[in-house]
Amino acid sequence: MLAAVQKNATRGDPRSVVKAIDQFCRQKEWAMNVGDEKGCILDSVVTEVNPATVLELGTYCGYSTVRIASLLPSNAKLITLEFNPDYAAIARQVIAWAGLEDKVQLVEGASGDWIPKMKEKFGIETFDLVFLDHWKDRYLPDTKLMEECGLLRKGSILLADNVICPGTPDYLEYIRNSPRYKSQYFKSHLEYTKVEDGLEKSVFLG
Ligand SMILES: C[C@H](C[C@H]1O[C@@H](n2cnc3c(N)ncnc32)[C@H](O)[C@@H]1O)NC(=O)c1cc(-c2ccc(F)cc2)cc(O)c1O
Ligand SMILES: [Mg+2]
Repeated sequence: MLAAVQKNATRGDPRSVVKAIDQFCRQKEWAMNVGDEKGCILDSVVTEVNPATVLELGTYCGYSTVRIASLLPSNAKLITLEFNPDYAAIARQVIAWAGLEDKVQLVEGASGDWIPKMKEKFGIETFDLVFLDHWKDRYLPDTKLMEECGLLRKGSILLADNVICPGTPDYLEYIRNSPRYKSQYFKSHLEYTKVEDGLEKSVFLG
């Protein structure tokens, strides 16, 4: 995938990096990026929220990191957590090829360990937008952890990938029934396939 980016994408041009990865995943080898179809929904939410602070859980190879960072205002900050060092190493190079290193802080480690340290380590008060795309059984515990750490403010947006496939039933049950959130489901398909999947967008009501 990285070779395809370096061969087919223009340095400093995030859209060409996104296009090169999508082309590779459609023509050569499936990979678990959010993909082009759900990626458009992600883009519209990022544009609507226009966040100053973003947290991404599960960087993988940096595809959604590049999509998000390319839409952020100049002073905005995106912190992305990835605990697999091999994926993190690839993601760093993908983000660099897109020329987005200044907007992105890739942190290697587990979300459960790093969420409690966001304030002290990165001077983050609250996140305007959180993109959940890591282990599907971590969405709920990490959301509760973010609440407990005071990282969500009235109006913070949670956007969760894969709520249908592979599925995050406990997260959906919680977030759709909690009086502290207002949720909306965006029906789509699993990246590069015809299988149903979707994104769940939830506003924290405080
Ligand atoms: C979980 C992965 C994404 C990445 O998340 C990192 N990660 C994990 N837990 C943590 C943590 N606690 N902290 C930090 N990073 C963390 C990991 O190392 C992966 O690189 N994503 C998926 O598994 C995923 C899978 C599918 C999928 C769908 C149908 C199939 F038949 C097969 C696979 C689709 C998707 O769209 C995904 O997103
Ligand atoms: Mg995903």
